[in-house]
Amino acid sequence: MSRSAHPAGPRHGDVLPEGHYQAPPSDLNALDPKVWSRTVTRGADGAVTVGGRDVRELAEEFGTPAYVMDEADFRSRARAWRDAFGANADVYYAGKAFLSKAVVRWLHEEGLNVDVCSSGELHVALAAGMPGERIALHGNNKSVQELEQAVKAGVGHIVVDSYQEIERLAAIADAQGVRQPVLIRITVGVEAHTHEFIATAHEDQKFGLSLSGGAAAEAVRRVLARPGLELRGIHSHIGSQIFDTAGFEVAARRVVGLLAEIRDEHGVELPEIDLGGGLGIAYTSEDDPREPAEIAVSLAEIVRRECAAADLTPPRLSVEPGRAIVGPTTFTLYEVGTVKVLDGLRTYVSVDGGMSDNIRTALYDAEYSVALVSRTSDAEPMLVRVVGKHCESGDIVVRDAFLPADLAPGDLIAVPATGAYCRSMASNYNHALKPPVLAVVDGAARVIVRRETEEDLLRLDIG
Ligand SMILES: Cc1ncc(COP(=O)(O)O)c(C=O)c1O
Ligand SMILES: N[C@@H](CCCC[NH3+])C(=O)O
Repeated sequence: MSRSAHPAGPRHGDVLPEGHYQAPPSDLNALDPKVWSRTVTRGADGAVTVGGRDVRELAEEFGTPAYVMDEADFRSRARAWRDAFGANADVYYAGKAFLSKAVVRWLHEEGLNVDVCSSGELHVALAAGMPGERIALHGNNKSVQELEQAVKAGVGHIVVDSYQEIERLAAIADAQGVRQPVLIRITVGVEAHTHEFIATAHEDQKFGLSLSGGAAAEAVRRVLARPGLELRGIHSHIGSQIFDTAGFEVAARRVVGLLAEIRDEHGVELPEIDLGGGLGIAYTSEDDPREPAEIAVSLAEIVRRECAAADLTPPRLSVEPGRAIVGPTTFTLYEVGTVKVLDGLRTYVSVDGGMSDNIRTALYDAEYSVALVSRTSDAEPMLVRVVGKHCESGDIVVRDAFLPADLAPGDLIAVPATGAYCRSMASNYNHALKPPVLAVVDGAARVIVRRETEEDLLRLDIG
């Protein structure tokens, strides 16, 4: 993930610590709207409010750490995606980014569908009332049981990912006496410009069937040969946290190319293509994400052009944004516990959470921003590393950031853009209790996922 080297600015100690960081912001109290959700602002006394609620009250009432989600922001981003793609497309929110019953209800109300990749996610989507036909199931190794549940729930489509799965799913559809709509996930051979662990369209990886190697065309033959499967279209997902639209464009072109080959070989025009998710968001002021409307226009145009060139009727388009909808809606609220100054080395700010509520920094070297939110400060900026409370020196939340030099235990700080892949990838390392998710809107806050308790831990430990 991008890093800018900019060795400048005040710090504790005489020697500049190793690392890469941005210059200190001109105003440490400012909240960059690129990285904070839309209703976040500072109140008259300097404390941050979200959805009309003061973070100090939220901390008092619900405790810290907590994921604080701006419901109006979530709904407006969901609507922006739906409106950008319009009536000729479907937007499937990628549930892996963050899924809860409240979120599924909001998506339902805003006219979006849901993509799930496990029976757990399927269960939550159904429990929240999402109709089966508005759910898509993904995964490179879905179990027989997961496939059976999905077919039984009448999911709109299942994205098949291997020859073996085609056989398994066909047998299940036959046994249940249904014809299951499927898409085939292909790898289009795009090297997406993102972290290696979250790029998914190059050849050497576990997802999909290779377009260039012929596995995709063979999967098409096998699906068409199974009467229990209805081949609806082709799926491609090139990776995640991508800013450059070129990869999506190449993918669109290659997917349409395959549709033309299928028409030529089998005489069928498939009615759908799904170009996956992956649009990047701003984690720091340096990031410059694309708007959904921009993506929608360019994808629709490429599909239209390529289809015209191949004499195909343009298929219905689907996309699967996760991070771009939920990521910016949420910040994690922490209380500062310890400020440790290692003279000449670095200043560590320890908070009451850490890698158990945000593994992305440790896993992907992800960058985040941070701000003092319980008050403003006129103190000098100090370069810090925000760390958690876990028994692990890699337990880093924000690698390099500036906070005011008068930061003290008891202050509240918040890390924005933690709505995606933080709660959903949270762990119980050191028997940490996973934080709650609070939804705040119009001056009201409510818990949509409660904090874990020690009883929750003991309930699983049967002695
Ligand atoms: C198949 C598929 N669709 C959609 C997504 C959502 O990606 P993102 O949250 O980056 O939009 C993912 C995750 O990368 C995925 O694997
Ligand atoms: N979990 C990853 C993205 C992977 C998305 C699913 N294929 C992240 O936090 O960025």
